[in-house]
Amino acid sequence: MSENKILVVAADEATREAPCAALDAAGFEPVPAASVDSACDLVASMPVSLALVHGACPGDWRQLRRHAGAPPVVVMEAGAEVPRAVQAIRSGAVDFLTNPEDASAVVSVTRRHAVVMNSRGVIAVDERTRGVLDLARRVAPKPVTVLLNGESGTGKEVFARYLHEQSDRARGPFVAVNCAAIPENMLEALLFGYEKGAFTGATRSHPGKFEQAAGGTLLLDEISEIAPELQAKLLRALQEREVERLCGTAPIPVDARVVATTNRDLRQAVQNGQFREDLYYRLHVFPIQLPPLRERRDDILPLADAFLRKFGDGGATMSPGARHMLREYEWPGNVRELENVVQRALILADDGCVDAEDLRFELGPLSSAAPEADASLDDSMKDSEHRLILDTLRQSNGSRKMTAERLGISVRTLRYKLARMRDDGVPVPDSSAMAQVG
Ligand SMILES: Nc1ncnc2c1ncn2[C@@H]1O[C@H](COP(=O)(O)OP(=O)(O)OP(=O)(O)O)[C@@H](O)[C@H]1O
Repeated sequence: MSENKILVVAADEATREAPCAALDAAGFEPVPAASVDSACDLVASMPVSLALVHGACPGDWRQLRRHAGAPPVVVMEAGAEVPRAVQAIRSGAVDFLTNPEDASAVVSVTRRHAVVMNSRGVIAVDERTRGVLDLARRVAPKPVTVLLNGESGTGKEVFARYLHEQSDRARGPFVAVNCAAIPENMLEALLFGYEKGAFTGATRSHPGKFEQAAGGTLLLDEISEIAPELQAKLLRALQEREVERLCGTAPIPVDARVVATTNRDLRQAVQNGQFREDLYYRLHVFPIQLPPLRERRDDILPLADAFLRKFGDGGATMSPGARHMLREYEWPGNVRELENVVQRALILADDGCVDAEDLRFELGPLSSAAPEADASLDDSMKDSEHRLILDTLRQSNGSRKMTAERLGISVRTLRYKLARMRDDGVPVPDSSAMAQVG
C-alpha cells in the first residue's frame, strides 16, 4: 500500500537485502534505490513514508530532505561510532541505525519515524504537515499540556491520538470529551465525577473523565466552549493536578496528560472576555497549529487514496480528472470534507472508478439549503442526489443526524431536502421505520 512505502537506499544489493526483508515481513513496502539521485526521483513520483539511507551510499543524502514532500531520513551504518551518528542527526537525519542487519531494530525505527502510516494513522505527505507531525512527535513524550489549534476538520483529534500513541502513556487510556457537545450543566460532573446523591439521579458515585484517563491522555475537544465557572475549576485541576468530585470530600490526584483542541482564536476569546487569561496560559504551554488543507495541498491525494481504500471495496480507483479537481478545490471543510466527498463519490461511481462528475463538493449544490440551488440541478443530478441521500439514510438506520454528518450537510438542510423529495413524490421512509429495519 502506498502509505507504507519505505525507501531503502544503499549502493549494493547485499546491504539493502536485510532491511528490505525485515520491512516486507512487517507489512511495509520496501522500495530499493542504489543511489541518492534515484531515491530523489522516486520521492518525486510517489509518497514515501521514510528513507533508510546507508551512510556510504553514493551522493549526499541531505538532498533528499530538500525535496518537496521529502520523507524523514534515517541513516544506517553497521558499527558506526557515536560521532558519526551525532553528525548525521545534526545534518537533519531523524535517527541513526547502527545495526541495519537486525530486523527488529529496522522495524522499530521505521515504526517510530514513518510519517505516513497505516489506515488508522496520520497521513502526512505535505512538507507543512510533516513539520507539524515532527513537532508532535517531539513533544509527545514530554509531560506538558498541548493545545492543538486549527480549523474544523483539519485533523486535530487525529493528531491528539498521535500524541497519545507516541507518548509513554500509549498503553494507558485515551479519553476524549467534546466540550461543545455536552450540555453545560452536565460537563462538570462528566469531567470531575460525582458522589452518590450529588444530584437527582446520582444513585451511585462515578469517576469523572480526569480520573478515567489516569495513566493516559485526556482530550478536551473544543475547549473554548467551556463556561467561565467551569474554566476556573479546570484551571485548578491543571494547576494543582487534582480534582474534586461533585459533593466529594477529598481531592483525587490527576494523572492524565491533557491535550486540548480549539478551532477558535483563543487569544481573541481572552480579549473578548470569554476565556480566562490564566487558563489560556496554562493551556498554551505547547501550542501546535494545524494548517488548513488548502495550505498543504500535497496531502490531498494521499488522503483521498486512503479514503478510497477505507470506503471502497479494495479495487476503487480515481480518474486523473477527479484527482485534478480534488487538488484544485479550496476545501473549506478540510480533511473531513475530503473524506465526505470521497465517500459520496464512491456511492455514485458506477464501476468503482471515481470520475470528476462523481465529486460533489460542499460549496456545490448538495451543501446549499437555498431553494434556487435545487432549481439549478438537472434531473439526473437530482436523481443521483436522491439516491445518495436515501442510501446514506439507510446506512445510518434512518438517523437524520448521522446521515447529515456523513453527507457533510446540516440536519436542517437534510430535512429541507427530504421534504422536497417527498414533494417530488420520492418515497422517504420515516426515521422510526428505518430504525426497525436496521
Ligand atoms: N492527517 C490525517 N490522516 C488521516 N485522516 C485524517 C487526517 N486528518 C484528518 N483525518 C480524518 O478527517 C476527519 C476529521 O478529522 P478530525 O476529527 O481529527 O478533525 P478535527 O480538526 O478534530 O475536527 P473538529 O474541529 O470539527 O472536531 C476524521 O475522519 C479523520 O480521521
